[in-house]
Amino acid sequence: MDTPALLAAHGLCFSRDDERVFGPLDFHVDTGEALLVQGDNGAGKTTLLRVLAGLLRPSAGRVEIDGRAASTAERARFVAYLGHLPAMKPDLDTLQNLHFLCGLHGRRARQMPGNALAVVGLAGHEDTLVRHLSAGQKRRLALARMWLSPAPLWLLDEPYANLDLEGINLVNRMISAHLRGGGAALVTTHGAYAAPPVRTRQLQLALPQVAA
Ligand SMILES: Nc1ncnc2c1ncn2[C@@H]1O[C@H](COP(=O)(O)OP(=O)(O)OP(=O)(O)O)[C@@H](O)[C@H]1O
Repeated sequence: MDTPALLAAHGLCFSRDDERVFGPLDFHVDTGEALLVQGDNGAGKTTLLRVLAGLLRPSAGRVEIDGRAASTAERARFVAYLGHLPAMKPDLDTLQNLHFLCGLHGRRARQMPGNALAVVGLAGHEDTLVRHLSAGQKRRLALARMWLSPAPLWLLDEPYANLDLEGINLVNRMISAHLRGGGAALVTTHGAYAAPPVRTRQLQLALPQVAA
């Protein structure tokens, strides 16, 4: 029997005030794969990731994890979400933020906040308040949080935003390592960015047609 996909969406739609944002979409992603979600500004990439993270309720369709429907709580344990905003407490330092988030969501075996900061190039910034970090450093801190997460599915919304070339390579190395460790990732891009050098599927979202 075929192994079920790590994550599968069937007929997934999202509408706001009866206006379709995306869908119906059918796609899946397996262990060791990345799904690149591409589309123009406003095509619904962030909305799709928020639906998959359980932050928004789909208008129709279903999401399965390992071949079965999952509750919102199960979904929350299964995914780690990197959004546009850093989701960190600005008046705590970087290390305090990571310890707090590990307490909330758990932690990957053998990974500690201090070494996650080193992985993302923030060694020496352990005592820096988040509000004093640059945009790229905040992004790196958010990536450290992903690195520590025990969740197998990463939902990465524009992970390359605000990063220098070394940061872009860092994202690709992190995604590759996560996939080699048995994880999977959904990555939104506008199509112009570097894509991770891993086994990749593509999902193209289109803007809704406007009646003439
Ligand atoms: N909170 C909201 N309330 C109302 N409309 C929203 C909200 N968030 C997004 N939208 C609308 O939903 C549509 C899809 O937005 P979304 O952010 O998912 O697009 P995107 O593909 O991620 O865009 P971008 O590439 O610019 O980040 C857009 O038309 C946007 O205006």
